[in-house]
Amino acid sequence: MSAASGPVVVLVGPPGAGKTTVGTVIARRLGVALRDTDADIEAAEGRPIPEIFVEDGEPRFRELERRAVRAALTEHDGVVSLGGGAVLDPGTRALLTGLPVVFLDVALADAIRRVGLDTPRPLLAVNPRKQWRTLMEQRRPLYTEVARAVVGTEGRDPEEVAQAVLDALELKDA
Ligand SMILES: Nc1ncnc2c1ncn2[C@@H]1O[C@H](COP(=O)(O)OP(=O)(O)O)[C@@H](O)[C@H]1O
Ligand SMILES: O=C(O)C1=C[C@@H](OP(=O)(O)O)[C@@H](O)[C@H](O)C1
Ligand SMILES: [Mg+2]
Repeated sequence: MSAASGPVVVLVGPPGAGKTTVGTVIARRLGVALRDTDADIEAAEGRPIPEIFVEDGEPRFRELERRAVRAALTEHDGVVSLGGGAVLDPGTRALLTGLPVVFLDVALADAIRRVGLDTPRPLLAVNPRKQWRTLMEQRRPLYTEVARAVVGTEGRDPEEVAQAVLDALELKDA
């Protein structure tokens, strides 16, 4: 069997940007599989992310995440959606060098509206607006640093965002 040639699309961005949702759409359109590192961590640990945060703390989650991201980026030829905090790790950022990384951008109001509809994110459990703003202040430069392209998600549904990502990377549907 030949070695993996690397992911065709890697999505980064804050919680609520749509990485998991848009990654699913892009994978379907390209006829490849999606690896979502949060799902990989939950499968490996046999428990949901909020439980990992509560039982073991964020540093342990980041350690599991570092491993999951490294595995996904080195083993997987399809689409990879990262967790919002994955770029905090310098080793992960180094691994992203030269890969087709797209930063899905979103404004505060939309992100909060979207995550309110979704599964719990421990970092946004208390005062989500303030927390989201703080984490975005810290991370925006990191998302920008690792990304080959930035795609805005405001006023676009997931299909439209997926199309914008494909256009930005000059990829065509399968
Ligand atoms: N472009 C979009 N427009 C409207 N809702 C969206 C969009 N992208 C994602 N969502 C919704 O927002 C929520 C969070 O999306 P998700 O893909 O989990 O984001 P992320 O993985 O970046 O945190 C989900 O309920 C999803 O259906
Ligand atoms: O921003 C973060 O630090 C996190 C984002 C989450 O993933 P999404 O960005 O897919 O919501 C998940 O990895 C965990 O709750 C921590
Ligand atoms: Mg996600």
